[in-house]
Amino acid sequence: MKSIAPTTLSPYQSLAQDGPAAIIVRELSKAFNGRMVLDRISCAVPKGQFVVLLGPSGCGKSTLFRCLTRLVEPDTGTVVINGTEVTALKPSALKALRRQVGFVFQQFNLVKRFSAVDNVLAARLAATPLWRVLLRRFAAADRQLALACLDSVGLMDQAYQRAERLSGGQQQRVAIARAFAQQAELILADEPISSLDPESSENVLQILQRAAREQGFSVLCSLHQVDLAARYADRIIALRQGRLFFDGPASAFTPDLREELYRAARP
Ligand SMILES: Nc1ncnc2c1ncn2[C@@H]1O[C@H](COP(=O)(O)OP(=O)(O)OP(=O)(O)O)[C@@H](O)[C@H]1O
Repeated sequence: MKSIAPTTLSPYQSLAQDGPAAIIVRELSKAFNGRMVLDRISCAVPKGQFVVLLGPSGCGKSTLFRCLTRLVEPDTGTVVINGTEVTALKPSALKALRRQVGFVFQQFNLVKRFSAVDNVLAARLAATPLWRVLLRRFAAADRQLALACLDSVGLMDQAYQRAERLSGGQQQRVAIARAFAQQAELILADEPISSLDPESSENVLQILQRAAREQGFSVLCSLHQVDLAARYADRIIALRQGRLFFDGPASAFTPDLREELYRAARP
């Protein structure tokens, strides 16, 4: 597949050779207080790939993430997730779509007093009758699924440990297991390793990479660590000053492009 040079952006052509897309973003723009933060972004995440979103601080990565599921409303442009035009959805349909996306955040967002397995079971809330939730009596199949998801992130032995007693890396793995338990096809991970030590960071990226390569998830993950992105990503999308700078296979993101991406951001 041909990579897309920063000056000749044409993500759709490249995707046409790449199979179906989990996310297609077309001409998406967002301004805050009259200042353009995302400027006509067009990019895509092919199904079953681990795609990393890179770019200097303030380039618009989090805003793009939020626009994908309209946690922030884009001003113009469209987002299509697994064939559904998100930007055209009414509120109830939008809620349903968000339930089909596994979110992984920098801050883990776990209930600290709950065990790891109960945190993973939270992913099943939408599919569980209220009385079962109130009594914390989840169906046996859900409990088995939650344990299997913890097993897949290497945390079976910590299943009944309270979240607050787990290390940061383990907590993030519980959050990923929760996304797996949602049985969503798409995982959006916004800076999932920013508060982790190097070993835990690699561990989390290995799990996300495996989720895409072996378990059929499509993963979009924003990172600050360009070296890790180059090592783990199938594909890289890079933003600079609110514009699309690169969208192509990780192997085509050359040292020169890395240098250029971050050059403008340095004093
Ligand atoms: N709700 C908001 N209101 C006003 N400005 C905002 C808002 N959210 C983000 N911005 C601005 O938009 C720009 C892009 O922010 P964003 O958080 O998307 O960048 P980022 O690439 O994720 O940065 P970082 O890597 O530091 O997290 C920044 O200048 C930020 O101050």
